[in-house]
Amino acid sequence: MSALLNVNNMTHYFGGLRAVYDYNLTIEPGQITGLIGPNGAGKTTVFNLITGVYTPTKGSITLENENIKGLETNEIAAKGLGRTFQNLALWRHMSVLDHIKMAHYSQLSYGLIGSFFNTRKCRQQEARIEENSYRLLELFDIKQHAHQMVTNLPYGAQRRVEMARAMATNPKILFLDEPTAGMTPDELVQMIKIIQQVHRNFKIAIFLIEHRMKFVMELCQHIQTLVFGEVIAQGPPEEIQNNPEVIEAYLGKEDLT
Ligand SMILES: Nc1ncnc2c1ncn2[C@@H]1O[C@H](COP(=O)(O)OP(=O)(O)OP(=O)(O)O)[C@@H](O)[C@H]1O
Repeated sequence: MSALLNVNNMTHYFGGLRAVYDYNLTIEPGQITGLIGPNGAGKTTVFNLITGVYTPTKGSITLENENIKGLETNEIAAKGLGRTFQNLALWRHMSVLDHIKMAHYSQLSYGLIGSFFNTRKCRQQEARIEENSYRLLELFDIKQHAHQMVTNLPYGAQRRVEMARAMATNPKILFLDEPTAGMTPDELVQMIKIIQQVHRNFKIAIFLIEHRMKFVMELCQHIQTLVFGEVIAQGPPEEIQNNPEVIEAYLGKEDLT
């Protein structure tokens, strides 16, 4: 089985600041990988470099053996990389259902003329989008909010809208930047269940940044620890949890159990 995502020797400088250094990552299809590390370690920068927000100073990035370094974010998304953001990136005045439907439109094939003449193909695709959108709303437990503006939803539900929208683009790999940020303990437990279900249903690979250790340890098969832009440890959860360097990096900040 060849790797889905490969990052080799990726380094990035912001002016004189070395944010990421000699970073390597391999994600197999269907694998859940976690990226942990103290504040300012470079985790979001790693996401931004792979998803095309920034182009790395050095290194290579391939998705299914195809180069994606230097491509625009939308081109990388179209190749099958979906993502959510640390600070929610939702449209304030759009309903939950419309968020999910809009994401589907990036994959439509009937074009403007087809939609103007309301062709049969166009109607069929619209019906499929509607059906698929409701299926996602159900999976992410936001169907009851379908016609509400996203800003009227509790924070945890807004995070689920963002994730459902990312899944509507039918990605091969999903990047989640702190999916439980700002969530209550109950919402956290619900989010673990939803991600497990999404992973089971879609057999999708997931790469996530997370501060809450319970979440990372329970979900991930492989974990990388980043400190000052460098990976100091990686391996399965039980190994990472007992790694003295990881414990030291988190000392006094997190309970690793
Ligand atoms: N656009 C930018 N320009 C300059 N410096 C940046 C930029 N983005 C991030 N940095 C710096 O790069 C370093 C890594 O930041 P990054 O946000 O990737 O860390 P992080 O591990 O995601 O932190 P947190 O857990 O707090 O979100 C920090 O020193 C940050 O100040």
